[in-house]
Amino acid sequence: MAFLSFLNMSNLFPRGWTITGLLNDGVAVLVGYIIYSVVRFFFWYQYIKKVFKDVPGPKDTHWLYGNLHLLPGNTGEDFVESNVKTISEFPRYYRMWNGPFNVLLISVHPEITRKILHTSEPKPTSFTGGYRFGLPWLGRGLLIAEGERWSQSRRLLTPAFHFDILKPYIDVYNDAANILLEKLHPVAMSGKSFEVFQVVSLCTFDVILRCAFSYSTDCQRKGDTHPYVQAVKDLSDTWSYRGRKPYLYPDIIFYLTSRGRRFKRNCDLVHSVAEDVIKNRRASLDQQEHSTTSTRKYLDFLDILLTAKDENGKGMTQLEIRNEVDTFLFEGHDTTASAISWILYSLAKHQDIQEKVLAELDSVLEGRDTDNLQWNDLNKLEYLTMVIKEGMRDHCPVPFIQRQFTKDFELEGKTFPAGTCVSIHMFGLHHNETVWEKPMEFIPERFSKENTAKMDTYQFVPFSAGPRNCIGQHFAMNEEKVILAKLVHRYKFELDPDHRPKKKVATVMRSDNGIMLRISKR
Ligand code: HEM
Repeated sequence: MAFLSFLNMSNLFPRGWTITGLLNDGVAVLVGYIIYSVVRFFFWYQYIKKVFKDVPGPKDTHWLYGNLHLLPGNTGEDFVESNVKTISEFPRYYRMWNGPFNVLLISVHPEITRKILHTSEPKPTSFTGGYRFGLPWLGRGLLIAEGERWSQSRRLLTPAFHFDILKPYIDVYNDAANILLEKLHPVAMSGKSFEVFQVVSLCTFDVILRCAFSYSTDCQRKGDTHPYVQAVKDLSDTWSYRGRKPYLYPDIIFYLTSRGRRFKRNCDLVHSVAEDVIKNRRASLDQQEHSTTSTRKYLDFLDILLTAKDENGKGMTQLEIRNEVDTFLFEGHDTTASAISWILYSLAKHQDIQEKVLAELDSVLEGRDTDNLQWNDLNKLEYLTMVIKEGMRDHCPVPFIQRQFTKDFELEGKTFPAGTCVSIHMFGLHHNETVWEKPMEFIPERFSKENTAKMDTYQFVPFSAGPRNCIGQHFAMNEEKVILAKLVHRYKFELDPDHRPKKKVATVMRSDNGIMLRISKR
């Protein structure tokens, strides 16, 4: 009956039109559209193949995997070695087929990197774009935002990283480092090795929560890890894992896999932490508004987000605020944890360098009854600064970033069409032997004032460069200096002879099997 009454609906159409006729026309339009799309795709693919035909890159291209099958696994020492080998073969830039249709340009030279990072070209978020896989987690926060929205957020948030705001954070860095030192005391007494990345992550998480969000959780004392920190580790690993598995690009497939379902659960968890942080801050802002005895002298990052208004007096939505909080929570703790942990590893490996760091600290702290660092000390720690830079060259905390051209782009006499994606392979650039002498060795002196003055400004870019450089770079450098200084001043770091960390070149540089070190009290 329902079917008949449906057919009777044809009375509703203009005379001469029938349901069957409309269906036929619809099918014809659909078939026409599919044929058009296939033909268009075919010509586009032929064109792209032609454009990239003469671009240097690995010759062995598989019809399905492109060049992905040449990468041994995702991670580990083999992956790093294979990258270094490719760079010695193609020391300026090369192309890489990620699957059958997706091609990437990869820059490993300062001159190419400068051309790309000089622009405000967006980050790729299309179907094959690397940043799409981070969107369910970070949304269009500052890291992935583009166009006017990005410039507006950047303008809004830049004051939160002003020198005057950063200065009092030194007390937070000292305090968080003191808790870490206290936690490590029984480890030092036991003589056993411990996993560094985990405890350092908790310390940097504590720091970012307190500095950017005025949120104290005492998370370091509450345990060896925090569900948030664990979730972030898994989210960022899955982000880069998915980028290397083209069959996981369609959401419908990815979320059917156990890894996809875990990604979703972790997103829910980190979002709930961010919402909790926002709720708490809103409540305390309200309280301060009604209080006449507020002692706060500055607006922190979250205050800026909560009180921001555009020219029409409109504030940010709850989702926009949460995206920024998620972005800063991630960028603000995982990257610094990676830098500090790998630097500790390098110091344990090079005892002579560790001794030099200690000698500098002893001279700066001489005559004091505390090893807390003061703001003015940071500039005096010249050797430690060189060690930090060399550490971020050698174990680049953010190994890759990407951009997508919105217009045709000329590179080394060749024109690449709008839509082309390009990756700045920072790890590769930092180990390019046509740029660095002995790139596989740990030599802090290469960052002496005299040597730095001779460097190309795009040769060393751990914080990226150009308009989309890292907004938190001074915050990060100060935090690294204080935490490393206090750790090295209190404890001697040594390698665990039974453990060799396997580098994992993911969204953030990690170790597949952790970084195990031994410490003893000085
Ligand atoms: C050692 C520590 C750090 C390293 C190596 C690092 C590195 C980077 C890099 C390479 C980028 C460019 C990303 C891209 O182009 O996709 C970036 C962007 C960014 N970083 Fe950092 N970062 C560090 C610490 C921090 C900290 C502590 C914060 C916040 C407190 C932060 C917040 C951000 C944000 C929000 C962006 C996006 C900026 C924009 O696009 O305007 N980072 N960082």
